[in-house]
Amino acid sequence: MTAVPLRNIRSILTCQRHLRCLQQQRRHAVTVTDEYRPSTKSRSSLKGVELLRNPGLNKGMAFTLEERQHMGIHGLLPPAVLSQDIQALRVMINFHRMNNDLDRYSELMNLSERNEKLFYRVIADNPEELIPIVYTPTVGLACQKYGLVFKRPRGLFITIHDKGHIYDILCNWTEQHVKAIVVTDGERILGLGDLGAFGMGIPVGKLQLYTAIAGVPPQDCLPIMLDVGTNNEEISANPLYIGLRQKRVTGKEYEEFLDEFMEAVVQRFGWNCLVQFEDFASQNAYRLLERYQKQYCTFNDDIQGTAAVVLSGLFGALRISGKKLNENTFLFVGAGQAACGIADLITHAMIREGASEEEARSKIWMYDVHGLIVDSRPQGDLDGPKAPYVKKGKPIKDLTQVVDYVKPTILLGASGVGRLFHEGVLKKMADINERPVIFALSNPTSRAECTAEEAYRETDGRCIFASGSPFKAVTYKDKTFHPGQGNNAYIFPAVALATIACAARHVEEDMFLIAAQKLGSLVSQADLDEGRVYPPVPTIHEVTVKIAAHLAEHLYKTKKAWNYPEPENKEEFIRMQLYDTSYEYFGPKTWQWPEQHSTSRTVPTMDENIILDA
Ligand SMILES: NC(=O)C1=CN([C@@H]2O[C@H](COP(=O)(O)OP(=O)(O)OC[C@H]3O[C@@H](n4cnc5c(N)ncnc54)[C@H](OP(=O)(O)O)[C@@H]3O)[C@@H](O)[C@H]2O)C=CC1
Ligand SMILES: CC(=O)C(=O)O
Ligand SMILES: [Mg+2]
Repeated sequence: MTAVPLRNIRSILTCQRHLRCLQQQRRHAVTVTDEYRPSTKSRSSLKGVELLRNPGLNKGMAFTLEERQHMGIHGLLPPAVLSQDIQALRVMINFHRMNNDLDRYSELMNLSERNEKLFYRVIADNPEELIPIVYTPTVGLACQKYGLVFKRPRGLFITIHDKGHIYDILCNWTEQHVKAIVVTDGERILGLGDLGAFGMGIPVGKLQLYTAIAGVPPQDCLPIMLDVGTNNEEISANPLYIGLRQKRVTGKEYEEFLDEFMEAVVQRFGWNCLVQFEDFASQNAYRLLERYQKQYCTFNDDIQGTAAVVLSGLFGALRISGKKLNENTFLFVGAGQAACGIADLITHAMIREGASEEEARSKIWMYDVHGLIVDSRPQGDLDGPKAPYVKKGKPIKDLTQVVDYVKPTILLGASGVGRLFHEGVLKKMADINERPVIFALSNPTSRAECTAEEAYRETDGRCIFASGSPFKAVTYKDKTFHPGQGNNAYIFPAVALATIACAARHVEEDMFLIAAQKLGSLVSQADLDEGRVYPPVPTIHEVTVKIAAHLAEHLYKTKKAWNYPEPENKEEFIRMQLYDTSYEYFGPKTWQWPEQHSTSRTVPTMDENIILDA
């Protein structure tokens, strides 16, 4: 018997699996998949009640009489025809009638499962109010209560027991043209720790922002939970827990599982399917980034996206303080992936300003669970990403004393521990700085190192403040401050949009510095005068498009874009790809769009009392 080379066996198996996969898709899903695409030219072959059950196509009572007759849904809806404007108004009235944010979250998720366009339309119209529901802080609460909130899967759950079959599972996803995946293993969900499979709320929420903020069509996005178990005993004892009830798998088996996942993504969706790593624990996050960064189209949002958004906020803060980056001393409270990612990008930016690497690193101090990171301290790991920031000096545990010793001009919290910046710390920052810069980056709100109100009050209104989760405006001594939101949501949707639009092969480090600079340039003097070092949240969609266009310029200039021919006007090119929340027309072909169905996003001007009084 002649030996068949291993390579050939692998390729035969792969072909067989691929064939099986295609057959499966043909049997089960191909009609839905094909018709689910957003093109305004496409006409659905789904008819009757199936059309109403498809969230990507359903427009509820907005189907016109002609459409209802043409699509076989006449009589399945009440006779009135409502415009999307009225539907959006109804959603918001109901939203305001609810008593708590968890119910609001559930209601919005239900809407996204009924009528996707309406869901994204209301977020686009009300970003300041709704982003904190689908994203931080409420998404954190939703993850903690995911057993209650969970109604139906909105992505893939791949467990460690699926090792060896990940490709087959990816084939079970009916959409064939996935362009972006957000993946988590649920080990560090915001500052809430290991939530296991309950962490699925995070990839879902991040990808909803891909669409709501960056206009990436929802059918191009796939949330994935890699369930390797959980070490959170409380969660796994919860009768409503949705994941594997076992300890986390680590080591070689974990590594092989992740390797297989990345290979399967490429095999199933192509080499330029973007994979965003989200909320992995620090020890895995860094290692996986280093391992995959050059091989795949991937980035780690907690390390790289966060670094960019914080650097950008610092550019804004420096416009107020009038200092250069390397004229500052930085103290990080929390020395994990977010802090080290930010510190590395600040170092990179200081080197670009002319500092040596040694000089740049010398300005950055870190403080972790064991206290100030110095070489003489008895306990705590000093290796890994913290290593370049270890200082010579005496070990100090008390944070107020640390601030007194280091004398930072900029204090950044990325510890996941609420209220570490207590009165003593904040007052000390105010004692040593005319304009102390204080960023409380931890999420959700309960984990913020201080509130906006505390920061302004304890520094006598002199601090420049930003936070990871949103805080309302604060009035202190007759002046109203509008704290900026230093959240990677200003970066990852733009990076993803540019990468996808340009078909870039990799997400390279320089994209984050460029994105940070562009975001910083979009902060107006009026924003700074109000105390805001980020553009206001209602402008986040426009800001994202501008950053993405700027990144597209860079990708084409550096020959990293593979979408040819090169478009002349990059902003127009980006805008042409954006998801449109206006409804598709399903009537007879000769019919024309009436004027009022314009594709622009307009906020309804109608008085909501008309509906409430009716
Ligand atoms: N605003 C934004 O856009 C983002 C915010 N974040 C937030 O940042 C926080 C941290 O995330 P991440 O870096 O990924 O988490 P990690 O687990 O990687 O890091 C946490 C760090 O905080 C330290 N720490 C824990 N407890 C204390 C304490 N009591 N005092 C001082 N330091 C402490 C840890 O110390 P040790 O190293 O000794 O364990 C570790 O260095 C989270 O709340 C997350 O939500 C993250 C990404 C983006
Ligand atoms: C914002 C974010 O990515 C985090 O808190 O983990
Ligand atoms: Mg995160």
